[in-house]
Amino acid sequence: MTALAIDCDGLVRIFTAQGVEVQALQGLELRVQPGEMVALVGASGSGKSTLLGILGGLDQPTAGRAVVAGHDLVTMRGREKLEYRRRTVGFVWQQSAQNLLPYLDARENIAMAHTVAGVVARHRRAALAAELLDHLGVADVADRRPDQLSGGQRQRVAIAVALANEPAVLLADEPTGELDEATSAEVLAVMESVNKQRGVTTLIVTHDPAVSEHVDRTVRIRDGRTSAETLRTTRTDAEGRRVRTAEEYAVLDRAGRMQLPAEFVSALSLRERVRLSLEPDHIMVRPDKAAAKDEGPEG
Ligand SMILES: Nc1ncnc2c1ncn2[C@@H]1O[C@H](COP(=O)(O)OP(=O)(O)OP(=O)(O)O)[C@@H](O)[C@H]1O
Repeated sequence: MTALAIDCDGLVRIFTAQGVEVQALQGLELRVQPGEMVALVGASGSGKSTLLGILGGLDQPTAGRAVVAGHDLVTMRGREKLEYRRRTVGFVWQQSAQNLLPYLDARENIAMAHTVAGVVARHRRAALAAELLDHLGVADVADRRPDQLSGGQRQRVAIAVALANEPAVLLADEPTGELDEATSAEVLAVMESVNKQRGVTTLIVTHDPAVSEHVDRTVRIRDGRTSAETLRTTRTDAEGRRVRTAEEYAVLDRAGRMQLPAEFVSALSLRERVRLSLEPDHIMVRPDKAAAKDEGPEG
């Protein structure tokens, strides 16, 4: 069995601000296979950026397990963390100003990433930069500075810079957040192509519904926990058309806990406790009779 690219188990991150504790992650589970491309979605404040910060080695979890490409992020400190950020992960942020140095052109931005990290052998750097710019479709604007590029081109260059050190994992926080619909679709398509051809494991935090066309798995976070997943498969029908099928799953943690979808809970007015029964091939979840009676017309 191959080791997972990302393995989070019972991940907890508590922030304390002015004496108040905020549980941003409350026992999050996430397992991503090497080479997979996964979208991470969830309401504002559900913990997505907190998770990316931990996976990127920018923040430290409070408890639990987080292992990325064999590196344990819970125990990792100082020098090792710096090396991890340089070698193992690449980051693409929503704001292009965070991704690129404004006074360098696209090619020089990649060269700078090479120089700072010192990961790729000198003799390979120029060829790798040219290959990345070509793969990302921005070879023709390699000598332009960020302010001379369109928003879509800037994000393509940002992806090339994030890949400069050939990371095992690419983390992207709302990479299409500032782009129009058509440009977003192009950037997501190029990310899919990079993922497939270069085999880099990719995790994208996004609110962009178009991402579903480009990933086979979407993980939903609710209140600091992974609550549901959508798995998609693609097949070709009898007329040769591409047909995408999506199936929804609830996430079960190692202790057997799961979150019921909010709409299921409200549809049957479930609260406090439910009745479970094991059937030969499924589990039945029913409202608590006593609670239902309390709410009935006779009270
Ligand atoms: N440095 C911090 N100090 C205190 N609380 C924080 C800090 N960072 C995040 N939080 C809190 O943790 C929770 C999760 O925040 P996070 O930014 O991870 O959510 P998110 O899902 O990325 O939201 P959005 O989609 O709006 O970016 C929120 O309640 C947020 O206010």
